[in-house]
Amino acid sequence: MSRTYSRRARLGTGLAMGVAAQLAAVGLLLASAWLIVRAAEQPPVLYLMVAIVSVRFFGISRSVLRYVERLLTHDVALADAVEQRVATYTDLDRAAPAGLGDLRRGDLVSRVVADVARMQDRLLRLRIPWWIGLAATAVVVVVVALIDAPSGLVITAGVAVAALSLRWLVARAGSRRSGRAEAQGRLSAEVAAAAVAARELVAFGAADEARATASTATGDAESAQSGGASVAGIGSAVVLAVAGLTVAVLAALSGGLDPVLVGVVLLAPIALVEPWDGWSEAERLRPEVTAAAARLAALADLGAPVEDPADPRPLPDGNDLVVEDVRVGWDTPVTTPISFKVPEGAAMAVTGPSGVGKSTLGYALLRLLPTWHGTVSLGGVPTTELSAAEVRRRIGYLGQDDAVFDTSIRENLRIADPEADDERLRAALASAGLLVSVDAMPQGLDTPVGEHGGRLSGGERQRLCLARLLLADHRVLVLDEPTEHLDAPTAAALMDDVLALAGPGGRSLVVISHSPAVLARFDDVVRLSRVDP
Ligand SMILES: Nc1ncnc2c1ncn2[C@@H]1O[C@H](COP(=O)(O)OP(=O)(O)OP(=O)(O)O)[C@@H](O)[C@H]1O
Repeated sequence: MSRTYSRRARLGTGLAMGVAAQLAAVGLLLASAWLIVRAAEQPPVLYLMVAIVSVRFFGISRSVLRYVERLLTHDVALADAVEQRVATYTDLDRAAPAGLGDLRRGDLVSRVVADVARMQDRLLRLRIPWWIGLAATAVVVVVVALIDAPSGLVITAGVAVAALSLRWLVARAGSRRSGRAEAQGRLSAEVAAAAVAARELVAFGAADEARATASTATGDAESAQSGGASVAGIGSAVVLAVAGLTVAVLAALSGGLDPVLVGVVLLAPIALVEPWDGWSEAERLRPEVTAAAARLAALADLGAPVEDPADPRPLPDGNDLVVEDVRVGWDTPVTTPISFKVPEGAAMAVTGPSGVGKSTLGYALLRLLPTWHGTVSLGGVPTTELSAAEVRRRIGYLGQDDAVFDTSIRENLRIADPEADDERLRAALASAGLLVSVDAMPQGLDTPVGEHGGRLSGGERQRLCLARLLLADHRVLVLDEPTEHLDAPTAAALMDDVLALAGPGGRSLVVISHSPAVLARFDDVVRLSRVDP
């Protein structure tokens, strides 16, 4: 409540300061005009003192007021951006990994970075210029109307024409040339894809094609950018044309006015060019801000692949995993019904032909994906009655290609438990069979692992991911092809360490594999078979 109030208070004060700054700018111009015209009549200098002081006052106060306005409104906009960014991450967190659908990595980065930044413009460069401009313009119109009512009417007409033509003309021209965000997103996606696959593209001689695609995307982004510049040009032309026309009409009607006031009245539309420029810029940005809002809303609409029950039951004490008649798949069920039991501390293997749905079953056990049929229970409670996040506290997953971050071994491990001290990290590394290698590295736990763990061997990378999994203290581990890409002796050594994790008081293991050497280590092997087409 108090945060909302303070946001409103800061925004309100910022707007008031902005209006005052705009009026100071108008006052500066009009007082200068009055001073110049009156000085031409060579009155005693004392007559001019008020105007001279006013010019100084408006000149200084304008800068101070504008500074305070920027400080307050940017503060509010930055706080909004933080909230927006958190909301965007929450949307992604809810939908990932099963629900991100066709979104590409680069496009996603562009949404999270550029679109969220664009949303700050909605307040700072779209709404605030309109609000401040309207308030300042209204004051100028009233002042001019008090000096001379017909001139007030002419300026009112000028303001209406400027506002309406900017709102429709510039916004329309802008939306025809919009698509900058999409073009930028496509460019980011192409560059990210090319950077990730650079080695393969070069090896298969496809680099030229990738370069051509990136260059087309660059061209699209550039033409979207220059489209934006031409819209800005249209806006400036509209503002100058309307201001000039208003001055011309006022000049034609100013015959009966005191010559000193003529200068003031004629300069009033010129003083309004600054707020109108703000409106023009706002309308140029409107399509981009609207597009960014729509792209972020699309993330919010992704929805969770697995809904939590309205009133989740508490996690049971037991860890027996029971799978009964379960069918899994992404768009349709791909497996025949599967049933198996993994009592606490037991180890079993799951196998089957490629594409049969082994990894998909792993996702379903962790409630990352829903099942199509049957029940998965943990400690006697169906996992559909538990919160998915709680299920994932108890059941952990080691994938075929888990993310290894470009930082030290210590920081890679601490993702699982930011509080873990070196003793716990070393214990996890020992259980995963990596401690001896880490101790042999000159920097030990501080050794940088490189991008995607590129400075580690395949076996070390897999053991690092296993150590991270052990640190999270799950009671059931689903290991998806843990020995993939490893040579036979390394694979056998890793399996020794993996199997040592099970047993009374230990963790339960579900090892997904199609390797005969791995399967030979298990008494209990479940074979998945594909559903008949
Ligand atoms: N993200 C996804 N979106 C849609 N369908 C998917 C997705 N990932 C996998 N599939 C499909 O689900 C089916 C099962 O895939 P899954 O990866 O579970 O097979 P798998 O048995 O683990 O194969 P492998 O042994 O080759 O890893 C396949 O037909 C695959 O095309």
